[in-house]
Amino acid sequence: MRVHVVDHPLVAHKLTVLRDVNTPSPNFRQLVDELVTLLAYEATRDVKTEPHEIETPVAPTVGVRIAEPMPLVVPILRAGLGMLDGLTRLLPTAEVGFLGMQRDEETLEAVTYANRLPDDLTDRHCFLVDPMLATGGTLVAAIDYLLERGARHVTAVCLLAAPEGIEVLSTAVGDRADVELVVAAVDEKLDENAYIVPGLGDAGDRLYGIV
Ligand SMILES: O=P(O)(O)OC[C@H]1O[C@H](OP(=O)(O)OP(=O)(O)O)[C@H](O)[C@@H]1O
Ligand SMILES: O=c1cc[nH]c(=O)[nH]1
Ligand SMILES: [Mg+2]
Repeated sequence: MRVHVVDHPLVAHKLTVLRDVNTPSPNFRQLVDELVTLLAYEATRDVKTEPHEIETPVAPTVGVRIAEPMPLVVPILRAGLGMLDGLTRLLPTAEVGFLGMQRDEETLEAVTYANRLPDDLTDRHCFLVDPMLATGGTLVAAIDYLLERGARHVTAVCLLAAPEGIEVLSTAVGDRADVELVVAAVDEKLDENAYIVPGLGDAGDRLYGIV
């Protein structure tokens, strides 16, 4: 698995404001959206393109366009929903699938409560979006759903990752597929409740409130 930590002053600045416990929900949502747009630029570097003939007002020329089949973007609800618009803004022709997954607070296992994915993902470049990669359980299960349907090229876009989760994900993926993790920062560790340290707290709660 390839890991790409996006090293950019705007990303670092926005991430610091995002982490701040005093940043209220509306600003948090706005910052997540801005950060995803910055990460999306890096995450879409290896999107497949094909030659495309056009005529400018001056002359015919051959440019490029994103090749079929269109990429699929999959936010992992709830928190991943806050990252969807930022990615589709750069990839407006992408299709969107949905996974609803929640980490059981006791067992830390990912429980799936919604799954709307196309049946056949052969040759589709899939983008999974979820702000937090903690133990890795959620992302491993999400990638398994994609690989079961034939996907072999997956880019996971996260804001923060714990080293423990990256290790788990990398081992789980092995050489089954070409998987890249694009992340704004890799933090220190997980705490005793499997929260990322220093992290930003519960991303879903900070985006949408405590439910
Ligand atoms: O790597 P893991 O240990 O599996 O944890 C990461 C998951 O936890 C959070 O979701 P959560 O379960 O809190 O659901 P929510 O988005 O509804 O808040 C986060 O958005 C990831 O999906
Ligand atoms: O730190 C963490 C870990 C899992 N989920 C979150 O939202 N935050
Ligand atoms: Mg949550």
